[in-house]
Amino acid sequence: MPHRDPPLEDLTALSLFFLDKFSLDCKNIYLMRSQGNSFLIRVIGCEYQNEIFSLTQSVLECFFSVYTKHLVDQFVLLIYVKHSERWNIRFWNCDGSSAKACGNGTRCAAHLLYLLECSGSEMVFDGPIGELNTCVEKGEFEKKSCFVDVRQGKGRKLSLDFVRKKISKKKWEYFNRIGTHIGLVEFGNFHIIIVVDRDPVSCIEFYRKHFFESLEDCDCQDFFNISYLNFSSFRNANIATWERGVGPTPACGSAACAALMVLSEISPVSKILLNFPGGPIWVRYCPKFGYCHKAQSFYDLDISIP
Ligand SMILES: N[C@@H](CCC[C@H](N)C(=O)O)C(=O)O
Repeated sequence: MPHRDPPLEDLTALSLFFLDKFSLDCKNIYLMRSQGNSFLIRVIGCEYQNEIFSLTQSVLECFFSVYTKHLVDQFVLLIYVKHSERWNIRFWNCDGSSAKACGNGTRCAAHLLYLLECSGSEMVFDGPIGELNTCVEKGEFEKKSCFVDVRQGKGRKLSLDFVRKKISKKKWEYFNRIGTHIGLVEFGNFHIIIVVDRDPVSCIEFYRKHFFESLEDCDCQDFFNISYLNFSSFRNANIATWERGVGPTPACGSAACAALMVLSEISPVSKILLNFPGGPIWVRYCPKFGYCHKAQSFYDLDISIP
């Protein structure tokens, strides 16, 4: 499902003025999509930064009450802190586990605030592991579809020993059997990138059948995001990702950054177009912001909180 027609529902406008003066809690949850990835996004306000930490349970209950009707990959909470006048962003996977980063979720969040006229095209979020910069580049259909660039940061490469200690022997052997090159990268969340010479989507199917659903394999809990990457040239590649806390996912922004970082171990490549099952993501390295990825984001629905 790479592209969708822009929806026609009316969007309830929310301004910073509204959030600041009349209510600290917007009464809607927004459904947004990017390259097939879907997100429920809630916007709230807080007086002080430390209040963010006491929100978790009520926020998750609210997300799950909407999730029963609108299945998504992640939940995203946007918190405007009045005292500092800054936007904070927090992510959860749909199994309720928290995520330290979410590239496509950040893209949709920036688009939403732009659409709601709570921000201009450039945006800085305080994320779980530091600042996330975004730039909304182009708006279509009354801004309901935009290209958004997310600056995900520098990330870091980690030793594969860490993977070997965390996963079963069977899984480790499988990765080494099919991988012509393997790398582990951290962008807040951990990504194993396995370069393969076959269709990445079929690798995800194999993984699901033999490692996730198989009772023989004792290492069933999700810890890593796992991407299979097949490239015919260093200009574009096919990729499919198994997302921690979600399963097979149509696309993943942070995996795109991790893939470029691992590919640069093989060749001096600094940008590439990655074709996910849900659509393309352009990823590049820039010295100022580190790994940046650009793709389209769509506003879908405005849901009243039950
Ligand atoms: N799809 C996301 C990654 C979300 C986080 C991941 N599931 C985790 O928990 O590590 C992206 O676009 O980056």
